[in-house]
Amino acid sequence: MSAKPIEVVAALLMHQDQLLIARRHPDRDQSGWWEFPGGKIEQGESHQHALERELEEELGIEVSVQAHIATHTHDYGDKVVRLYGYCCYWTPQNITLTDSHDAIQWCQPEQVAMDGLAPADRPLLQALLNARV
Ligand SMILES: Nc1nc2c([nH]c(=O)n2[C@H]2C[C@H](O)[C@@H](COP(=O)(O)OP(=O)(O)OP(=O)(O)O)O2)c(=O)[nH]1
Repeated sequence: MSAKPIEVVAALLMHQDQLLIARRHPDRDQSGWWEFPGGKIEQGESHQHALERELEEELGIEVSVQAHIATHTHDYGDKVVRLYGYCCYWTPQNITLTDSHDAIQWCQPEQVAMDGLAPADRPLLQALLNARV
């Protein structure tokens, strides 16, 4: 692993035992993968603030950032991503898709298809599943 990792926060947003996943928009890097909504941490920004900002920008929702679930560093070959996953809650609100995602889905965590998830996200889902047993 040579390149400096891109620091990214991701929300494992739970509601009534369902987990939100979102599909990366066709116009973005890594399009078509399902992921946890979030994005790059800006210089000097806290993880909590970055997550709150990204979820507002990408989906138009306010979330409450809770426990850190796991951090995983993944080498995609052309870039290295360090993904910090946090459990988040919300009170249900309208989700507005922007140019970040073209679909969302609520699923039982056990039923999320690992091979459709962005590779960096799979250990985060596994950590969530382990924390629930
Ligand atoms: N948001 C997000 N990005 C992820 C996940 N898993 C994963 O490998 N990534 C990668 C994709 C991108 O290379 C990078 C995050 O970029 P991004 O495009 O979502 O972040 P951003 O919205 O702040 O950036 P930008 O569009 O302004 O460039 O991390 C994930 O679960 N959520």
